[in-house]
Amino acid sequence: MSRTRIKICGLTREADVDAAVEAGADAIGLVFYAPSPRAVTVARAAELVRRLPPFVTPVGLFVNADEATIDAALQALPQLLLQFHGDETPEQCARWARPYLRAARMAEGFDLLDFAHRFSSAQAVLLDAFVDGYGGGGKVFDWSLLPPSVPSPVVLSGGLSAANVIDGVRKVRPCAVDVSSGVEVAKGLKDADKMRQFCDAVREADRLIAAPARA
Ligand SMILES: O=C(O)c1ccccc1NCC(=O)[C@H](O)[C@H](O)COP(=O)(O)O
Repeated sequence: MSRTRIKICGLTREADVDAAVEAGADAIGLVFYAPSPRAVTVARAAELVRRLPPFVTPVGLFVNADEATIDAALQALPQLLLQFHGDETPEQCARWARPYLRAARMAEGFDLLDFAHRFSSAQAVLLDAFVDGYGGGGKVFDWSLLPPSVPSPVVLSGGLSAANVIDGVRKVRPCAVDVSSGVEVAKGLKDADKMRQFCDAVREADRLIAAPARA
């Protein structure tokens, strides 16, 4: 089985980008949503992305953005993987004809199977907790709400930290995990130790899955 990929979202500082890469992140998320305390401009995002070595993916997060906003981000940063975190339709997400992640806001009664079918063109469905303000709320959703299988790769997010990510990876078996609040000292300001502990915990989860305890 392949390792669980790691995305660290909501970076705003060069030092945090360097520390995320050093910790072992596979992707960093840049929030292009002005109301967020983690929002960055396209120019700022370009400065941060310049720090990335090859094979670490920058992800651009949008919430109900207009086409011009996404066009501007892609013009400056054509390597962005898109993440749609609002109320975007499948047609809107597919408009750029490029890989994208689609966030599902998990709550009781939410039909994830229907959602995954509607967004079958997504590279993965990102499972986040339903919060006011669309995301990045540091809230864990009830993982038992998940159906036994989902017809798309899933990224687990919502209130993850080094303390709960091993459990989350073992229970949900996502292709990747995504964290923001759980590795912060304040919104938008990451902590190098927390990022390292988080990545180490994901590696530990992978080891435990690969070598289950003998019965
Ligand atoms: O980070 C934000 O402020 C934000 C605003 C609006 C939509 C999404 C947002 N963030 C999403 C993420 O950071 C992650 O994809 C995910 O939700 C994990 O967040 P957290 O629960 O804080 O770990």
